[in-house]
Amino acid sequence: MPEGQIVRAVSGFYYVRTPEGEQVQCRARGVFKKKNVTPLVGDLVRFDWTGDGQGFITEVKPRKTQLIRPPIANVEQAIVVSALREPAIQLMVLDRVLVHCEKAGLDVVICLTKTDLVSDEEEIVRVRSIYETAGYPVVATSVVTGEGIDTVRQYLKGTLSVFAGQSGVGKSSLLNAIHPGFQLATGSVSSKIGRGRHTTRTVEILDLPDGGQVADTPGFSQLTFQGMEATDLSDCFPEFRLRSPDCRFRGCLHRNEPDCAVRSAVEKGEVDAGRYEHYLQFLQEVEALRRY
Ligand SMILES: Nc1nc2c(ncn2[C@@H]2O[C@H](COP(=O)(O)OP(=O)(O)OP(=O)(O)O)[C@@H](O)[C@H]2O)c(=O)[nH]1
Ligand SMILES: [Zn+2]
Repeated sequence: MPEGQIVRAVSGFYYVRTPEGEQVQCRARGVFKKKNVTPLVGDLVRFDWTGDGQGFITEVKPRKTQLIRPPIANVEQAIVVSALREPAIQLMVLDRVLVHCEKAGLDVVICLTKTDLVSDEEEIVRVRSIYETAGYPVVATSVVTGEGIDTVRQYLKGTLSVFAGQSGVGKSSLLNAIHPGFQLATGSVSSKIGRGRHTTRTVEILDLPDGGQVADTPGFSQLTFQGMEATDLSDCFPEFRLRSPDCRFRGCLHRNEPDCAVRSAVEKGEVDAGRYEHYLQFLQEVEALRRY
């Protein structure tokens, strides 16, 4: 039975690409509804041909990862995009996106965009150092000067990546710079905020000339901590995860507990105080959600 990857989904149709590069317009059999499985973009599937470039999906292979919003399966890496200017960088928002990527089990690369708008080089160094110290690769980019574009291209090779980040930070512009063939629509921040929605809407998997794939998505819209446990949250900070085995208590939340390795690292300046502050705020949100 033929196999392929769902590269696009539009109103009940799944576009399945075969290893030979053929695209088949498929529907899903009713059996999926009964099993409570909805095929997702990114799924590897088996299908039956019904002729004329059409078919039926009969089986969805087990997923490596699954994101809810955007709905996509088997993403391995998130390129977390944050603009340095327009909109001004907001580290709390960046940390929130990072938590969601960690929770989903994705590898992360942080991309700081619009360096051409920053005159203070020190600022870029400072932000870069916060996140490199936390354990993330960081790339500073500009589609105006071309800085960092090739580095991002290297990270995309051989894997399925998703671009995450707020509206207007330059995700589509970056993708166009990486591969001009994409010709994705971009827009000004003000006009998009005015309309109150994103330019990019459907989820679609795009092939890169160098062998990787990227998912062009409407972005990570829902960033609450619904369904998360307090201990999950601390595991979503890699620099905490690394140190928590040295805390006196199992399941230490790194708040008031004695002999906490994370707090002691914050005091020594080995863990960024800002990240720790954001963690405490997220922890309050997690606990408030669990009270209801
Ligand atoms: N100066 C400068 N402007 C940029 C850069 N990258 C993107 N922009 C501008 O920022 C605005 C938003 O860029 P987009 O690529 O549409 O942002 P996006 O993240 O895809 O936005 P959504 O589709 O809403 O999620 C556009 O006006 C771009 O021209 C950059 O490196 N330098
Ligand atoms: Zn601790």
